[in-house]
Amino acid sequence: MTGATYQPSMLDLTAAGPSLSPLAGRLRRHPLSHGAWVDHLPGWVTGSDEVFDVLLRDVPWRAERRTMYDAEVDVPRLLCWYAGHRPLPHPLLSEARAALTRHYAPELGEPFVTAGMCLYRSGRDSVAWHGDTQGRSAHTDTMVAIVSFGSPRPLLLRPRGGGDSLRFPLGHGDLVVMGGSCQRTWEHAVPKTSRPVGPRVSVQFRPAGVA
Ligand SMILES: O=C(O)CCC(=O)C(=O)O
Ligand SMILES: [Fe+2]
Repeated sequence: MTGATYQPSMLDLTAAGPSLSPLAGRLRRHPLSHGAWVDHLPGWVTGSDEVFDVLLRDVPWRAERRTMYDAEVDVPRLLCWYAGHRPLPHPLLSEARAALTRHYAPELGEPFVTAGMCLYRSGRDSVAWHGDTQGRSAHTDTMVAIVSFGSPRPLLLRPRGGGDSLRFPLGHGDLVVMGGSCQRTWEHAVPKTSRPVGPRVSVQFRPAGVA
């Protein structure tokens, strides 16, 4: 190959890989009560198949057990936590984190740092009603940005004091951002379903000290 000049081929052009669309002007904000809000952008990532395949294959997914009233039970999803210094499994995810940090900088005032990942293997996997209230999110406004890959599942939100729940469909390549007081004044869940659904991976970006 010495002396050969590099010529892009058709193959290179079609193998451009996954990409992100712009955020500005395309995110739709849903103001909720008590200073909470949700931003939603379906189809943020294009070419998500490749990212999804890499996530399924390369993330060291772990089953966890949790104590619930005296009994040890399986957490109904697989998990993996990426601290800020740990390389993410696909470069698109690093791009996504940087794009979110740039877009939200004026409002958030700090970068998105960690990436929590969940694998819902089927409709039997779920996350129960909760707020991400470990750390600073227990008492201050913050943001949690979720990028979803694979089979669509709905993210439900309801106010802590009681009230109707909202439903955001999260499909392949979609973005949802929970902001303001959302983690402490509202709860969110991904319910089980008896419908036949394939696997879904959720990637949650959070600022340092928020979980
Ligand atoms: O599946 C999701 O996108 C939500 C996950 C979630 O709420 C969490 O891990 O705190
Ligand atoms: Fe959560």
